[in-house]
Amino acid sequence: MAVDDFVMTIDDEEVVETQDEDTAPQTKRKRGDEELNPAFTFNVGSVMTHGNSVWDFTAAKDMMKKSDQGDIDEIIARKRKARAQAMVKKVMDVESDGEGVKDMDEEDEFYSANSGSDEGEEQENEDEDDDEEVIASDDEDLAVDGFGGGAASDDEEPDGEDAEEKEAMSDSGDGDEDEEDDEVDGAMSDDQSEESEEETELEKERKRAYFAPEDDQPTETHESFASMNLSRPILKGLAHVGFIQPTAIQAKTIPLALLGKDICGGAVTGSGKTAAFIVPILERLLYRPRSTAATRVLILCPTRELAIQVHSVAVKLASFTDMTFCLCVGGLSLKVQEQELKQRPDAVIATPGRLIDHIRNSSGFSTDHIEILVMDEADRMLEDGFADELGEIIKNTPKSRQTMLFSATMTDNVDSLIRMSLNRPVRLMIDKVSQASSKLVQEFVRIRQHREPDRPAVLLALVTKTFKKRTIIFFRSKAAAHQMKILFGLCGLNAAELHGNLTQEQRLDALEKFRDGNVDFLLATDLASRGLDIKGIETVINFNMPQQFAQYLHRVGRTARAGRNGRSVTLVGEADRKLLKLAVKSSPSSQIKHRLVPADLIGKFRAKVDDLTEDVKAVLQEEKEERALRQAEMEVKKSENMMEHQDEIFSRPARTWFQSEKDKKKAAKAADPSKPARDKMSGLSRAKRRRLESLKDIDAETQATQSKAIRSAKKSSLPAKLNATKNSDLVNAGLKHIREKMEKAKKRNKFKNVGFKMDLADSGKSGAVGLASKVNKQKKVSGKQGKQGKKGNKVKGRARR
Ligand SMILES: Nc1ncnc2c1ncn2[C@@H]1O[C@H](COP(=O)(O)OP(=O)(O)OP(=O)(O)O)[C@@H](O)[C@H]1O
Repeated sequence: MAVDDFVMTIDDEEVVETQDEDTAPQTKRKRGDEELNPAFTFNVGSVMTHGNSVWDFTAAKDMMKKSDQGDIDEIIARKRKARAQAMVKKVMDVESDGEGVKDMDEEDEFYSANSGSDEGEEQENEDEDDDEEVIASDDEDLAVDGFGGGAASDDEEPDGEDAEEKEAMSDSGDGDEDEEDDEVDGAMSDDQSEESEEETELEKERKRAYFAPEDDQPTETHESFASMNLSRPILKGLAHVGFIQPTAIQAKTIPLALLGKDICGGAVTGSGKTAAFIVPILERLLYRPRSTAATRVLILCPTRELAIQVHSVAVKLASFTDMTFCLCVGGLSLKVQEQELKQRPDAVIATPGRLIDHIRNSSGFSTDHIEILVMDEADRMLEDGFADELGEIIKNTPKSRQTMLFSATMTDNVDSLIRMSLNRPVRLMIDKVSQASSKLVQEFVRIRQHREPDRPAVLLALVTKTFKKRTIIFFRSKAAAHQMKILFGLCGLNAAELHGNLTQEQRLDALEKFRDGNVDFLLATDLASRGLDIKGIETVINFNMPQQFAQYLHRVGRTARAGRNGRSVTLVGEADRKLLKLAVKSSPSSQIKHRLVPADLIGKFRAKVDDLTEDVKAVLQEEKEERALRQAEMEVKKSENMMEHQDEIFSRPARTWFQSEKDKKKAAKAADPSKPARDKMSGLSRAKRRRLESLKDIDAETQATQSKAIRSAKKSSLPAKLNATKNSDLVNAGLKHIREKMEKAKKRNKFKNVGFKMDLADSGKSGAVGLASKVNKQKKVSGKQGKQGKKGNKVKGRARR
């Protein structure tokens, strides 16, 4: 492979030295302080003395159910151990044969280099020297290759080459998440293509008519919060979190928001938009009538983690007031949220799906008294995935409310905004739309078409040699992030993963580990791309270029926040050139760099990746089997619970659900307009309808998880596969355990009152299937016995979707 296959770095040596230096982190922190942009208005010093973060997970943890989700790190550790043992054995065999010793030594070196041993350190230092050499010879390569920043000229760029579909975002369980499909293709968003075109006169005219005139905005400038006429408790709250001077967006937003104006606010990532809307909200709430408790403020965020962060910031800023807040996000206890909502907290911070659930199903909660509605990351919320949910929420809030929208990539497209029914909003665009932080250095690594399979090797080279800590790495899919987590683990790299295939507990745990420096890398999907404020992230790596430029800006905006320095490294394929061009155009050339990963280094890591491929597969398989067992066990528990408490469960009013996008599409497809749909439940009593509806939900969920478990159990018991014996033993042991539990339950006569349909699985087959048939038989028996509900039982679980 030629060196120019991976083009790199016109890094000035100082920067690379900083990145590679393992020496005293204190020195580095000090240097970071000195490098703060003098033009930036933050009082960074005071923020830094405040501690690790303005926000934490306290509220979310209080609402979290603990569950056993298995531990991928344990499986990886087992695999590493097995590998190390196999290697030792091989070395011993080879030594006794007296051949091939050289190769084994090399392999040993790699594993020790990544496990932090003394030899490893030596190895790392050697490799740093390699890097320096590459940098010195780099400029020449760039000139030859002509790739990247300045070189990606229009001439080279066949237009329309990258026409792909808009990024597909799928709903998670609660329909409130910024989740991504496992396979997504993407293209430039409409907004991006518009960017290059001149705004038409008509559009300008529409904007003039839609937004409040610019001269309506106060001209007064505020150097400090103290000059903003804020009340004492609010000023104390600001001082408490170390905010003394307002940032530009805060200085502009707060006075206008206090006047009750609708606002569309945009400012670069990390510029303090959260406090820009929270401070005026708190100030206004201080003067709320105390005689009647009501929820007056609603803040919507596209992801759970972001809502948790905003909630935490609000609580901290309101430390010296009596205001109450409720966090309503998916993945956390509905019951706790219901209880809190009953108390009518002053402000609710929510993800849309969970909020709609509460509007529909939580008695005593309503949005009738909402006076202020805020949408954080508003451009994301206005996208298709959230549009209907938003419509539903807006329909449920009073028209007289004040509405504020914020994002680093805030749209001022009138058509998008119209559905928010804003009242002559003020447009506050602090920075040029679609630009990255001025403290961010953006690097690009070229991946040629035929080198696409080398992406993992390039990434391993980057994180092993240069970006060794405080690095967040973005992937397009959950599966890719997860596989890389395994590969990192097998290489001894300390990483946590964050994506929608994890439980909420696992997601927060990953964030916490990364925030506290217990892991060096966070492997994430776009779930983590917007809004998250984790102090001290040094580098953002894009394993793939995201599909939209806005998404790119949000991802790289996780670093270089609040006036600090940061670096992004993006692996750019041939299809990503358009976005690369946008990135280059939108930032000064001093912020754009090329990074070369030397071909021999990539070769070395490619060999490692190839070598570990089978192990990655084996870990995935083992994980799948363990999950299947856990699910089967969970289903049994759930069924026991349902049987024990059925009367009480069915006496409750059924929850109603807001259709997800997927449901809607399905329904539209299935609907035949010439034939009115037959209502299977017509003519039934209300109680019967409810009961049937609940059963439908339970059946669908039970069958889905159970058939997954069965498929997996069946697969594992197939003979003649690698690890077959061990894995099927594992599954059988698990199933035996479940069977024993079922037997015990039978003995306790728990199935006596089964009076509803609860198919665990098809009957007459082995493993989990046999278990299912036992349950079915039992059901028939108990059906004959008739219905003798146990009344007054304490309910442990509820039928929820
Ligand atoms: N007035 C201030 N003085 C000092 N630090 C501040 C001030 N306002 C905000 N910060 C800090 O700046 C950082 C970024 O703030 P915030 O998360 O609100 O940015 P943002 O503009 O919402 O970013 P994003 O677009 O990524 O969501 C936070 O760590 C916050 O604590």
